[in-house]
Amino acid sequence: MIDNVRTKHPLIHCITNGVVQNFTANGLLAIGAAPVMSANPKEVGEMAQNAHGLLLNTGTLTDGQYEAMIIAGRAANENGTPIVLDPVAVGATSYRTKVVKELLSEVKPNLIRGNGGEIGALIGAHSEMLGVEGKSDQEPGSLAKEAANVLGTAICVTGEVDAVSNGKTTYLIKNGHEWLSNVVGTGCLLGAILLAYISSTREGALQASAAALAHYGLASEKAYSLAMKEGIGTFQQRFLDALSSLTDEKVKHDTHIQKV
Ligand SMILES: Nc1ncnc2c1ncn2[C@@H]1O[C@H](COP(=O)(O)OP(=O)(O)OP(=O)(O)O)[C@@H](O)[C@H]1O
Ligand SMILES: Cc1ncsc1CCO
Repeated sequence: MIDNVRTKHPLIHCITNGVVQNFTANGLLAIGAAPVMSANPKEVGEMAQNAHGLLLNTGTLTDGQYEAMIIAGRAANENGTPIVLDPVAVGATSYRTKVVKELLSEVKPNLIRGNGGEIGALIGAHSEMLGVEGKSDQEPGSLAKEAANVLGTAICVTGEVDAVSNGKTTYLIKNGHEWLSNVVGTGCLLGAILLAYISSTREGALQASAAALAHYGLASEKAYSLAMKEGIGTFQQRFLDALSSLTDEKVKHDTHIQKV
């Protein structure tokens, strides 16, 4: 599936937060996708129509961005263009919770990605959110499965173990390194990379996401092995290098994916 992304070079239209724009664009380029950042309501409909995937990330949501998300989201849904929603910090304020629920009543995403706190907050399960950081006591596989059934779309829950579920089948991906938590926006970039995979394969959101999570987790393990003596600045650079250099064969051989 990595090869599909590199061959298709999908255009990923990102309406995302101001903190992670550069990292997201570079990470998409590293895996072979083409980023475009555009959040002006006057052009997003047209941009989304030309794109292979639309990312909606609520990290620093403004009223203008929200309007843009509705316009672009409707255009993408009409065209059958895949959408990933990253409801950053949903549950941290009542405004975010209200607005993300409203967004979900207007736009249908193919996948929602969040940490345990965010996905828990979306379905009203017990979870904790402090700013953009969140956690849930629920095991990620069961949370992803429950949320997929409640929300009627595939769900990816990230953390020490990542899970992706369509409500019936769930994959647990046990690759990754805790240093990812020390680099801002690794969850946000992951949302964009999940989308690049989904828009480059016919296998569907579940399989594509499992492959993307394996690629991402293994890239972080490789980066850590090369950067552990230096620190997280070097780790971030090695991570981008590893995203671009990993092969399908290496991912298939080294990944720890479990189907439950
Ligand atoms: N303790 C950990 N061990 C291994 N990998 C981790 C750990 N915590 C997070 N990750 C990985 O970090 C990446 C980002 O997931 P995380 O759940 O931290 O997202 P997030 O909280 O939404 O991040 P952000 O808001 O910074 O974008 C995922 O690839 C996840 O697997
Ligand atoms: C730190 C931060 N604040 C709003 S969005 C964002 C990026 C990581 O989620």
